[in-house]
Amino acid sequence: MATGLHLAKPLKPYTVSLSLSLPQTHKVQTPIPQTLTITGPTTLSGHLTISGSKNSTLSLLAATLLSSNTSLLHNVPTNLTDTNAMLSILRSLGAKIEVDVGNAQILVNTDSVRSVEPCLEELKKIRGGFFVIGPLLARFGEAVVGLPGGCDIGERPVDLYIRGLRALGAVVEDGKMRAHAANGRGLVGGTFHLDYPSVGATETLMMAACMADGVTVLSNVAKEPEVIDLACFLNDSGACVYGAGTDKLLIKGKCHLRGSEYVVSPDRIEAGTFMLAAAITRSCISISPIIPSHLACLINKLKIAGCRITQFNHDTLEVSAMPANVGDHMRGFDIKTGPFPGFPTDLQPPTMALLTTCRGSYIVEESVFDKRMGHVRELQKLGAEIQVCGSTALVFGGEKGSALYGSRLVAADLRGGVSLVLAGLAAEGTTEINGIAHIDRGYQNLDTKLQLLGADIKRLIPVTSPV
Ligand SMILES: CC(=O)N[C@H]1[C@@H](OP(=O)(O)OP(=O)(O)OC[C@H]2O[C@@H](n3ccc(=O)[nH]c3=O)[C@H](O)[C@@H]2O)O[C@H](CO)[C@@H](O)[C@@H]1O
Ligand SMILES: C=C(OP(=O)(O)O)C(=O)O
Repeated sequence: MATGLHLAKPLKPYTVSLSLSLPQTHKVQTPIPQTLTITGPTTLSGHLTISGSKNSTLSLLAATLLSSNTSLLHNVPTNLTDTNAMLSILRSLGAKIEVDVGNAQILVNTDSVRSVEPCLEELKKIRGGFFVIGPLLARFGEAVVGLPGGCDIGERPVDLYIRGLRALGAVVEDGKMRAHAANGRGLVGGTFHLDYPSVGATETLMMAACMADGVTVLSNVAKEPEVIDLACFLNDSGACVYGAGTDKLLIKGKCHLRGSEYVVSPDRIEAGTFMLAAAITRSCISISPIIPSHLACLINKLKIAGCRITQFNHDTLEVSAMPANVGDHMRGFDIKTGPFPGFPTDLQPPTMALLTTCRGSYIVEESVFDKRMGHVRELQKLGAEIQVCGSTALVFGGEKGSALYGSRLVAADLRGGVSLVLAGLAAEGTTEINGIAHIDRGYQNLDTKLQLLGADIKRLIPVTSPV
């Protein structure tokens, strides 16, 4: 747990600079390609423990950079490649990190952070790596970062981050961003209206504003639960962030923040994916811990499909899609993704997998990312009837829902990949999914968890000859 306060000495107290392309020398190992095989159709049963949120974890880890103390995070999904990429980014800056896998805890000591240039190779792997620009600028007055990676699901510019940071005193010159604070003392409070409620830009600007001089007002910000998680962690660390969960944030800058101890919220996307797994296999499972309000949109849709959803205590849901509840031929529903509290874009691909098995025709409209339909081609290989027009898909289930048959598939992104796993659970025969490194970015022990629920799913790890 954090002890005492002490202020990091800025490396360059009067200048903030950021380069969007710098050579890096860190070596990164290429993962050995693995395969999942699923034999279906499967019926799932039992109880599943949901891990901590991947997306919250990434921004909370970035936020540890704001202080020069120790932060302790609980309920961390430590077995995700995205978490590990973020830890590599923090280590490349000089942070000391202890991971307790058994207790799902990560201790981060940022006192020894001296570098403001995170490993570019790691940064290129994940979208969340870019978030460090906010705390680095705020604490050290300087950050040198490359453009981030993340799922290939369309244009993912960083213009809102840059324009927002400019509103806090940053200036871009010749591919480098150089900020001169009006009062000569680092970032300054300002006002900024986001044209779109970007989650990452909101989180990055929130972190930057926490240590800017004066008050910052950010409007049209993201209201996602992960934004609230971050604001709670920042406030526990001594920041003054008001309004998280609404569309306006007011942030009073502080000279320094301390470390904090924080429990990461349950992963609503993992929880939603397992609810959809129960639905597509016409099964009954329970999941906990979850925060039901985070999943209200999906719960309402599944109820339309006839699923019986029962809440126990404050954090447990039972999802029953047994034929007794949904009938022999389950009906589906239309979805249009949108910023929270709208239908989560990250649940669009697994929801589409479910809809292929439902009786009738349904519209899936993706309004957050412009190319998040990569899974359609693979679902079609299983026998699903889907037509895509731009960012809208029409799913034709006919009288009984499509009959899916096992096939060889390739996951091209994280949620698209998991949609193939769900479809494989429902398909007749064996489905082989390659490219599962994408799935391992965001689903902790997916195959083991599905095995515990009764699925016939195996991970094939090729034997490599010693070098
Ligand atoms: C690591 C992380 O937390 N990832 C999540 C985060 O991604 P991420 O933070 O990247 O998602 P955003 O909310 O920023 O993106 C939403 C839309 O805004 C656009 N945009 C974004 C920034 C910008 O500067 N300019 C701009 O135009 C994007 O192109 C996209 O069309 O929120 C998404 C939307 O809920 C989720 O799918 C991701 O799982
Ligand atoms: C799109 C996602 O992640 P990222 O933003 O890290 O690419 C996701 O989690 O579905």
